Amino acid sequence: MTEHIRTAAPAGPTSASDLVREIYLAGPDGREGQLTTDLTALEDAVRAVLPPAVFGFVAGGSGTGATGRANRDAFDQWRLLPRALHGFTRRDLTLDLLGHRLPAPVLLAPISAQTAVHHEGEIATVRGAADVGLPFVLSSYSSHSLEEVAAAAGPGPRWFQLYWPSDDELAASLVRRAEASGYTALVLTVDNPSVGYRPADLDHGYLPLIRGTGLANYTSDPVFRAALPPNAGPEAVVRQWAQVNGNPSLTWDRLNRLREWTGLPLLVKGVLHPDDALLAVANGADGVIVSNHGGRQLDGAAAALDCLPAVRTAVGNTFPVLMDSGVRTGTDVAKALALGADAVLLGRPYLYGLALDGRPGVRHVLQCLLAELDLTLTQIGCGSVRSLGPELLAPAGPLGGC
Ligand SMILES: Cc1cc2nc3c(=O)[nH]c(=O)nc-3n(C[C@H](O)[C@H](O)[C@H](O)COP(=O)(O)O)c2cc1C
Ligand SMILES: O=C(O)C(=O)c1ccccc1
Repeated sequence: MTEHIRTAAPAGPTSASDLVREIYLAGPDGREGQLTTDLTALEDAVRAVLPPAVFGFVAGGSGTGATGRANRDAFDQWRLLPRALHGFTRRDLTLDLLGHRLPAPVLLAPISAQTAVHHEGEIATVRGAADVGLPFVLSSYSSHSLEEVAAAAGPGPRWFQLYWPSDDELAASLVRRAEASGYTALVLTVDNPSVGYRPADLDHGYLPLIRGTGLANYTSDPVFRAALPPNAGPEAVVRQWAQVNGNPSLTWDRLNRLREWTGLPLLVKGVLHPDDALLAVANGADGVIVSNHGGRQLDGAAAALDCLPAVRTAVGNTFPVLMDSGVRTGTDVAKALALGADAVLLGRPYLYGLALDGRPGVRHVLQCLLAELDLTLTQIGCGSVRSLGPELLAPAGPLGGC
């Protein structure tokens, strides 16, 4: 299934200053045909190349789109307060997270059905992530099986995201396969008891999974296959998946079942309320991901960035807290870290890089993000991502003591 995939040698700069220098040295001709370095402009570029239904699925949100807009507004409402003449000549972007050292506090968020936007799908994504050394979180709903993605990743770090199916035997099988394939953490998504009300998808009558895209972990699973009728065709597969998909009866106390199935660290994704963060801690989670699913689930839900400080306060300083939803730039990463996140997950921007240019597109997006994060630390006067704090932020508007 993966033999058509190009294995382009990882190319390009290794640091922010390299990236910027290479671009200026290459001059305008060297930029011809290259993706923009403005990561907020990628969505428009993607709109021009994807079929409207696919674009609606990836870029769209739930309901009126209020939560998607709130995610961006929340970042814009904070201003950075730089300090001058700080003397830092080097910046340290590294982070130790759950026993692994990351080159920067950024992961690639789980995104389903990636062959809908590029024929290489998650294979290209995991390779683009590995080029930069950042962990890819593979969705349960991937277009290539978790074993194929692991093989393509090589030593690149990878986590597995679980949508807990209604059949525990299937859930256990997925989790055990992930552990056996070298995924080093498990992310349980809890903000999707059912798929959100998404007008774009409803108007197009389009969901990739219903078309059979994104079910590779199921069609390759022995438990799932055993439950299929003999000689089941694609329609029977989708029907069977629809039966086990979604699990609104899940409760916090069930997290201990996961502990019976795997020794992997467990993060709970999709927490907004500080009391849910506390329940995650109380039920043995190793981390939480503050997220509203990029505004795709509950329309009108609070912006993830707005929820972050209260979650951090609730769980204390040392418990791993990650966030996603609305991160678009290096300065966004700095703001999230200053407000209490240990790391962020990037969602749509890398998917847009994938849609536009496969593995090099993913790599480009990640390099641009890290370049701007690195430059942000220099400009703000901070020697390490670990020392970003609220003293470097101010709400928009006039400041009393500035
Ligand atoms: C097309 C698409 C598919 C997604 N699929 C999943 C998924 O399978 N599992 C999951 O936990 N989150 C999924 N998400 C949510 C992302 O993991 C992440 O929370 C969100 O994209 C972050 O917001 P951002 O896109 O604004 O960066 C998906 C998001 C998009 C855009
Ligand atoms: O699109 C998503 O965000 C996602 O996670 C999902 C969940 C269920 C069905 C299809 C997609």
